[in-house]
Amino acid sequence: MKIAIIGTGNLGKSIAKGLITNNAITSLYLTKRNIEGLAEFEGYTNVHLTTDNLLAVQKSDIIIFAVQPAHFEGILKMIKPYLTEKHVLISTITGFLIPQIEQEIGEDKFIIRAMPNTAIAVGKSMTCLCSNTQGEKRIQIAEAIFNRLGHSLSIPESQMQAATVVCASGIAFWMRLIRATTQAAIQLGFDAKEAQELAMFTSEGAANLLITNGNHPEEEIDRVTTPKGCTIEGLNEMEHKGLSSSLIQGMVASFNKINNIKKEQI
Ligand SMILES: NC(=O)C1=CN([C@@H]2O[C@H](COP(=O)(O)OP(=O)(O)OC[C@H]3O[C@@H](n4cnc5c(N)ncnc54)[C@H](O)[C@@H]3O)[C@@H](O)[C@H]2O)C=CC1
Ligand SMILES: O=C(O)[C@@H]1CCC=N1
Repeated sequence: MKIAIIGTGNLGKSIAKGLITNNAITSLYLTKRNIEGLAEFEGYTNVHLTTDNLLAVQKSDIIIFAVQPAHFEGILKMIKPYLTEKHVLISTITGFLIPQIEQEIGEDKFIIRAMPNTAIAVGKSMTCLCSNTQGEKRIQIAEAIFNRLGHSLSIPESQMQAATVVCASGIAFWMRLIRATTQAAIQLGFDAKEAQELAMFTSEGAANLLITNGNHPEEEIDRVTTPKGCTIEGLNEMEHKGLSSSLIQGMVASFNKINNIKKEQI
């Protein structure tokens, strides 16, 4: 696959690492306004670093956009004359809707929105996908890319904002939970390195139980909570302090913020 990433910042670099590590490219063009920040990608024969978005578009079939929302419209206007029927366009831009993209470059283009997360760098992204009518004809290309780098789910565009919070921002939310459990483990007597090891692998085990068994979390919780035991004591104290409620309220606040992102950045 000949892929370009337009805007190789935090997410773009994560996608590039995933693509390179998983041998998912024939050629990869990475663009950034200042390519000094891309030194880690030097030395790969099939990876090209450039400030020239037009070159990257012309040399590639699949164009992944990973710029901040305020920069996207200008880039679409600039590349429009260079788009051909070969191009599949994949936008990871938060809050930028397919009709807005179509308005800039036309409804006849293959347009897909993808919402991956930074775990794509290690082949573990939960990525949600949707497309315009034309893009449905190429959605299997996006599924092939993102399934190789984790797990994908096709959803209606109306759910993309929620997917951004749950999956993309979700990495940050889970990191906080892992950090908090690490802090607790230190307080309970482990050194910092061991504490993080315990927190990381326990959270991985919890997720894998659900992925493998397909159970509801409460079923797995029931297996852990010995009557009158220490687990239920801890769980109930967490709920008295509002654990579930604060997570839900935080995610709803994150969801509401997306509506204002584009307006605020202009
Ligand atoms: N960071 C994340 O975990 C996720 C981000 N997103 C979305 O991905 C997009 C990028 O987010 P981040 O990577 O966090 O931002 P970032 O600021 O780290 O990366 C954006 C990159 O685009 C480059 N850029 C700006 N204008 C450019 C231009 N004209 N040509 C080429 N490159 C240009 C910047 O130099 C920067 O390196 C945003 O729209 C965000 O909503 C979506 C899912 C997850
Ligand atoms: O924080 C943000 O706005 C972007 C979108 C989801 C993850 N990072």
